Amino acid sequence: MNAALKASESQNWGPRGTAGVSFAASLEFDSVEVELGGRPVLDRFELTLRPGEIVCLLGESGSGKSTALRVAAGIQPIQSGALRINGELMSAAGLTTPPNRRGIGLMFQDYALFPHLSVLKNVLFGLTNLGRAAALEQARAALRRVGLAGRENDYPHQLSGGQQQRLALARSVAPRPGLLLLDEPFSSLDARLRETVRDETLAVLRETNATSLIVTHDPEEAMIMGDRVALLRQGRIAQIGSAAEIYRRPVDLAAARFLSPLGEIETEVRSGAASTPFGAVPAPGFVDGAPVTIAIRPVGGAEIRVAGQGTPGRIVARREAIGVDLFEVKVEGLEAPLAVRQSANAGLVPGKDVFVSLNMEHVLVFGRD
Ligand SMILES: Nc1ncnc2c1ncn2[C@@H]1O[C@H](COP(=O)(O)OP(=O)(O)OP(=O)(O)O)[C@@H](O)[C@H]1O
Repeated sequence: MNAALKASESQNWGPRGTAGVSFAASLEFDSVEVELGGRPVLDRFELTLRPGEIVCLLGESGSGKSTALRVAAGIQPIQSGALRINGELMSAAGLTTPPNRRGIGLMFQDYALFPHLSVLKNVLFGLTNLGRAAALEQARAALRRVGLAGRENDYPHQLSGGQQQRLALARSVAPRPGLLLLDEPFSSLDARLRETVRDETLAVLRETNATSLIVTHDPEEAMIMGDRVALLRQGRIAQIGSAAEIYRRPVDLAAARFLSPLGEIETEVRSGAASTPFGAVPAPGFVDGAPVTIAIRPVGGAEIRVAGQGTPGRIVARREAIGVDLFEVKVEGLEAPLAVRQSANAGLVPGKDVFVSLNMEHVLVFGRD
């Protein structure tokens, strides 16, 4: 897709504030267990969404994110536990209320549009319990909101990828469901388009007020979209909290590594501080001799300067990005070069001797077994 087309994609969403409003539902996973191929995929899974809340399920491939979403949708039966929507039992052992009786909107990665139905008919499909006139009005309002009003009679294959995403969004919100379930809704879009579509989709979700559960493997996407982010690991929630909470205080080193790359130093604690080539790093709460890993985030964790204070080092590599370069700095006492992301600066070139200082706000300390 060329740049002009991309720019036009970002401009032709409908006016903000015009999406129909839903009565937000609560969603509760109560000790849900799912076994697939003889293996537990959801393991006493617990999660509650308050009405109107947007929660992102984040995790490695295979951690069970899509399975959790499919349970909420009524596509995946459960072996034990309970799933409730607005307090009403929807799934339990031997019970799976079908998707069309759950009051939910669904949006999948591949959009699952009906290829043989026009754009308008794709949206009308979910509105069969309204009268013809009301259904048409609601479908057209949803299409206007996503900027597809002029494409009613086209077919999905005549739309660009971004437009197909918008059609899928219109179709899922048009019936004004109390709960929206979105599985990797942006992963088919290229990077630049994804940002605009994500922001517009978030605006639509906020306007509808529907409770939303979004599956993603992209930490940045989860942090931008979620009121809360739930980090899944092997079918259980390893951590849940606001983006700031899980970023600032990841529950363990694995969680921190998932959220951003890290420079890691293995060391020990002495008198409440861990010694590193950069000096002592405060390690409150650790006993003397405790083995710890100091994790330094490339963004904000360390700063390099050509003059001034800090630990001496040498730039061994620089990769130029847009405005922010990625430096690798060799420091005596460190096994691997330290990665630092910092504003581009003509003086910072490979071979240059520099001074490195840490910013403790972006340095984390984790105990090691
Ligand atoms: N029908 C099935 N039979 C056997 N195993 C399955 C089946 N469906 C999923 N699994 C397994 O369950 C685990 C969780 O799958 P799930 O799709 O929920 O993970 P995910 O976190 O959404 O991953 P991804 O991001 O790759 O989609 C995976 O290990 C997968 O191989």
